[in-house]
Amino acid sequence: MSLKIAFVGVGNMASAIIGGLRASGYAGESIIGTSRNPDKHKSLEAQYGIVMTADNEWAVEQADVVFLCVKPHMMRDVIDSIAHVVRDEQLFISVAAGLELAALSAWLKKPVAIVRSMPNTPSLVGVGMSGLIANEQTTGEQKQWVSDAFDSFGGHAWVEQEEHMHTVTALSGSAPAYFFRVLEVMIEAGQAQGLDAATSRKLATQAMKGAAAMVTELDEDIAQLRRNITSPNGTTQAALETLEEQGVESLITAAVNACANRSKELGKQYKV
Ligand SMILES: NC(=O)C1=CN([C@@H]2O[C@H](COP(=O)(O)OP(=O)(O)OC[C@H]3O[C@@H](n4cnc5c(N)ncnc54)[C@H](O)[C@@H]3O)[C@@H](O)[C@H]2O)C=CC1
Ligand SMILES: O=C(O)[C@@H]1CCC=N1
Repeated sequence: MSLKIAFVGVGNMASAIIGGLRASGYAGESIIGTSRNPDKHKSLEAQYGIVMTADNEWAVEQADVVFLCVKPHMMRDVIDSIAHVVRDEQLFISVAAGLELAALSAWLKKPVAIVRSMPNTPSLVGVGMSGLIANEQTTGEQKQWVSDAFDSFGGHAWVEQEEHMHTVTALSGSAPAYFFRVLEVMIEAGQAQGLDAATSRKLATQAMKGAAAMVTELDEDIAQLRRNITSPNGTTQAALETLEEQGVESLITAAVNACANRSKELGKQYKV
C-alpha cells in the first residue's frame, strides 16, 4: 500500500518534487498539498492529479509522510499550528534552507522521525539532487523510503554531519540558479553578436547539457575534459584566459561561500 503524502506549502520547490514523484509513478490520490494561494488550487489539482486544500491540519492528519515546504521564516508558525495533530509514527521531511533538525524537533514537540532535506528544482524534470540527514528517531525503513522517493526525481546523498547541509545548499540546492544566470548571460552575448534568441538559447543550453552529460557519463577528470577542447592558441584558450583574468575562480568561490554562509545565518536565527 502506498503511503499518504502531505505537502505543506506547495510553491516552487514542493511543485517540483510533486511533479517529479508523479512523473515517476507515485499516485496522485496519495498526495495532498496545501498553500496560501487557494486561487491556484484548481490548476495544481488538474496539473498533478492531487488534492489541494488550505487546511494544513486536515492534510497532516491524513498523511503518513509530511513534507514541510514553507519558507524558513514561516516554518515555526506553521509547525505550531499543526503540532497538536502530529502522531508519533509520522515521518516529517523539511526542505527549508538552514533550519536544523533540533529546531524542527523542538517545534514538532513529539519524538517523531524527521529528515532535513535540501532538494533542488530540477526535481521537476527528474534530474534533481538532494542532500539528506535524519534524526535518530528515523528508522532504517523510513530512510529507505526517503532514499527511494528522492531517487524517483533525481539523486540523493545522505550526509553524516548537519553542518554539511550548508555546503549541500551551496553546491546543489541553490546552484541551478548560478547555471541559469550563466546561461542568461551567454544567450545575451550570443544575441549581441547577431544570433536570434531561440538559436542562442539552444546553442548555449545544449553546450551546458553536453558538458554535464560528459562529466556524468565519462569517468574522466573534469580538467582533462576542459583541456581536450582547448587547442593551443585557439578559440577556447582565448575564452578561458579571459575567464581567469576576470577572476572566475574567486567569483564562483565567493558565490558558493556566500550561499553557505547565508544558510548558516538562517540556522543561527532559528536555533533552539
Ligand atoms: N525554490 C528552491 O529552489 C528551493 C527551495 N527550498 C526551500 O523550499 C521552501 C519553499 O521555497 P519555495 O518553494 O521556493 O517558496 P514558495 O514561496 O514558492 O512556496 C511556499 C509556499 O508555501 C505556502 N504557504 C505559506 N504559508 C503557508 C501556510 N501557513 N500554510 C500552507 N502553505 C503556506 C505559500 O502559499 C507558497 O505556495 C523554503 O523553505 C526553501 O528554503 C529548498 C531547496 C530549493
Ligand atoms: O534561495 C533559497 O533560500 C532557497 C534554498 C535553496 C534554494 N532556494
